[in-house]
Amino acid sequence: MLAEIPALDKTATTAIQQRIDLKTKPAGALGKLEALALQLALIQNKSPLSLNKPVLLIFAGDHGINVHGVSIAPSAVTQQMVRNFLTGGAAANCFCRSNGIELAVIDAGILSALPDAPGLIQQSLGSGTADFSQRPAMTLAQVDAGLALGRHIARQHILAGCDLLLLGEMGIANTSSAAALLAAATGLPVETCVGRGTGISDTQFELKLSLIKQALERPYAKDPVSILAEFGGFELVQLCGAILGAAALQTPVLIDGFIVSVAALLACQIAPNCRDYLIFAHQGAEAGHKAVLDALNAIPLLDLALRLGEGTGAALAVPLLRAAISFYNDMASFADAGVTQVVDSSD
Ligand SMILES: Cc1cc2ncn([C@H]3O[C@H](COP(=O)(O)O)[C@@H](O)[C@H]3O)c2cc1C
Ligand SMILES: O=C(O)c1cccnc1
Repeated sequence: MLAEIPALDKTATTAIQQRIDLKTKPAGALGKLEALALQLALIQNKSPLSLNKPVLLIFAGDHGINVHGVSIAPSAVTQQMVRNFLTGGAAANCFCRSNGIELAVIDAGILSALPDAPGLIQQSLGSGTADFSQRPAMTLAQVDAGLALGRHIARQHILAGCDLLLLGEMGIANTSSAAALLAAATGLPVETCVGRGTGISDTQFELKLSLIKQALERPYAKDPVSILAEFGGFELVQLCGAILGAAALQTPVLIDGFIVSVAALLACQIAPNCRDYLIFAHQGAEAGHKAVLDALNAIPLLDLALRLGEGTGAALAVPLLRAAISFYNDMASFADAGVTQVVDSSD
């Protein structure tokens, strides 16, 4: 899988930057949209740039650690929300509709399978993970299978025309898993990585913190695949696989909140070349989100104090990608418009 991810060819950087700088505006005046246009132009390597078929994949999985009550919700809510996605009633559905994004939902390993749910993509790795505070969440074979399944579904959508992959997740207690993964993958203090997720009480928060600390104290191998097996989730490994699969096909990936950002961190540890294909939609309110973005050297587009996941932040950022493409393709240059070129005189 690693050998397949090409490094992004950056030889056109100067030419692309010049095209941006010659547009009728002071240099740099479109801020983060300029960096976004540059990244998309490098990835697409064509003119005009296009965004025809953004697709949000929501991976769902359950977490054994929720036997301790580390979320405001019981694990049954994961599958209830899966049905909600399929019938169009969740926040992610609303933002996909308002922004012209296709949505597909994947059972990556929820507690009980939903064979009767039309449209649900069945790629379950099991009935939820084991309780990672006591033992590894899954086997290395499940990690390998999950990476391959995530890669497969991303490839399938990209080969069918998806030109921007948005990633989201649903999994009650998955902020516990993501926090443990972040601490294990970076060595950051657990306190920096653990947050309140769905909005748990002080008592639940203390329990969540102590369970995660306890888990991180047992010996484990520090490579990203072993870390995923120890503390991961079935949706998290498939998210990693999807990122690797999209990067292998040189397709940009729009990363959502804390959980998807942690999957991105692990994917980049597995295959550093995939970093260049990632766009970070937002920085949310979950405590560890800033830490994971910093570890990835990522500058997020939005800051809306979101703490929902599902891909909501990614869906909300799509209009900004369209705007970046639009100015890059269509904005007049100084020469086109007969405007005197302004030169930055700040230094
Ligand atoms: C009704 C409901 C809808 C959601 N949609 C996303 N999440 C979010 O909350 C969960 C993570 O937070 P924690 O670790 O505290 O459980 C994930 O399912 C995430 O997608 C939801 C949570 C709930 C309760
Ligand atoms: O940022 C996220 O992805 C997030 C935060 C809280 C709860 N669920 C998801």
